[in-house]
Amino acid sequence: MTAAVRASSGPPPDFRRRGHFLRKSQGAALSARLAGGEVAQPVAREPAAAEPARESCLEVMDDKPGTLSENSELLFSFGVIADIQYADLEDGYNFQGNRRRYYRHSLLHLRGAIEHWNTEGRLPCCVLQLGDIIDGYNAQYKASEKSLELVMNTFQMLKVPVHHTWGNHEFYNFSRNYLMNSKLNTKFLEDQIVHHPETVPSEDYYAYHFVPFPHFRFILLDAYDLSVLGVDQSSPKYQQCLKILREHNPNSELNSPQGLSEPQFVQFNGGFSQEQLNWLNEVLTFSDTNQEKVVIVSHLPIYPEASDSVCLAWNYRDALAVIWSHKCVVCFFAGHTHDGGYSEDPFGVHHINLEGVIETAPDSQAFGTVYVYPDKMMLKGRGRVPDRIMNYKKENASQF
Ligand SMILES: Nc1ncnc2c1ncn2[C@@H]1O[C@H](COP(=O)(O)OP(=O)(O)O)[C@@H](O)[C@H]1O
Repeated sequence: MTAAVRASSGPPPDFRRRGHFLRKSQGAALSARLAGGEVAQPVAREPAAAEPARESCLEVMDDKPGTLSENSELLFSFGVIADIQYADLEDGYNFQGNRRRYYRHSLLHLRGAIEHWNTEGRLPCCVLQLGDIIDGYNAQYKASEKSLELVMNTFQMLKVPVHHTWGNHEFYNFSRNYLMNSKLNTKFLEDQIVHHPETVPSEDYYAYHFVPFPHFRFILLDAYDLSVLGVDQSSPKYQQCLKILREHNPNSELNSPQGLSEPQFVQFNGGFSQEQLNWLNEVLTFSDTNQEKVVIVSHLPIYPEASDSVCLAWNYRDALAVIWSHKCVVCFFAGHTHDGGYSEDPFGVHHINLEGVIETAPDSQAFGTVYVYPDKMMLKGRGRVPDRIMNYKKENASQF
């Protein structure tokens, strides 16, 4: 990687110039507050709602999304699923020992989800797989390739494309180089914006964007772009990332957040390079200009109100600063937490952490379909995934 590797608290140097919401001084003030660990409040404009409705779960969403929004036409839909973590193992527990993990049953959960999507009245345009597709235990049992093949064969039954995000368990099983050449690399599904070379992602990280429906752009981010996982330990990048991690985490066990003021600085997390954030900023600038709605996907969450702080991306504030300087982002989907979470941030971006398949009992389910309307997106959750309504920012609701 040639670009500077850092995990600072500040936004990228050039994004505010293109910003729609933050004047430079306001952006600096916001960044300074965030650096102190404070969750940002609206700076340059009114929040989307006076009191953002946290946990605005809708228990009453019915099974026929076409009837949900009578005045509004369903444009398209997409599926979401997270943390399958398949392994051919007996049930186990998470590190704390308080959440059961159903390693074998996770494959049956995936099959159930695929059967559901395949039989929806109107097929979703695609499925977003939010990372951790097989569990790290596979590496210990030398079963990584076999387990991946089994899960990928299951995904073959899906009638629509699947976009794969990479999480920490991908890197417990495989090197980044291996992943780049594997079926988990779905970058071939990317969209290229002609005449805007700055929106072409670098090969140094695994990120891309695509347009499944006119005026809706989806962006997959690489939350392990800065990481000690999956990187050759003799490389300069590994040394740089280890330095960042050690600067924030003095524990001898780097997976332990014990005593940390910024508990996200653990080995099982990672972050976004400045290079990737600059690229994200360019794509969002294009989307703003062209009045697109944007959905962002990453294995790691970036909004503290929607997530356990131990699960956040190292430099989540940098990613938030970029996103908040644009008007186009509707929602940010992440996995990793397994417990799930939701919050609408003060800039009207909906942060959804999807419940993990791996910690879902056999008699339940964990996936969802998002129905996209001209004025909102509606997540219809299955099993332990709650329904959510994600209204677009008011000043940005458009006609399609
Ligand atoms: N508090 C902790 N202290 C030390 N190691 C931990 C802690 N939490 C997790 N780990 C280790 O970090 C790795 C990732 O944790 P895991 O729970 O498997 O992640 P995930 O939630 O992505 O499945 C495992 O090797 C686990 O043992």
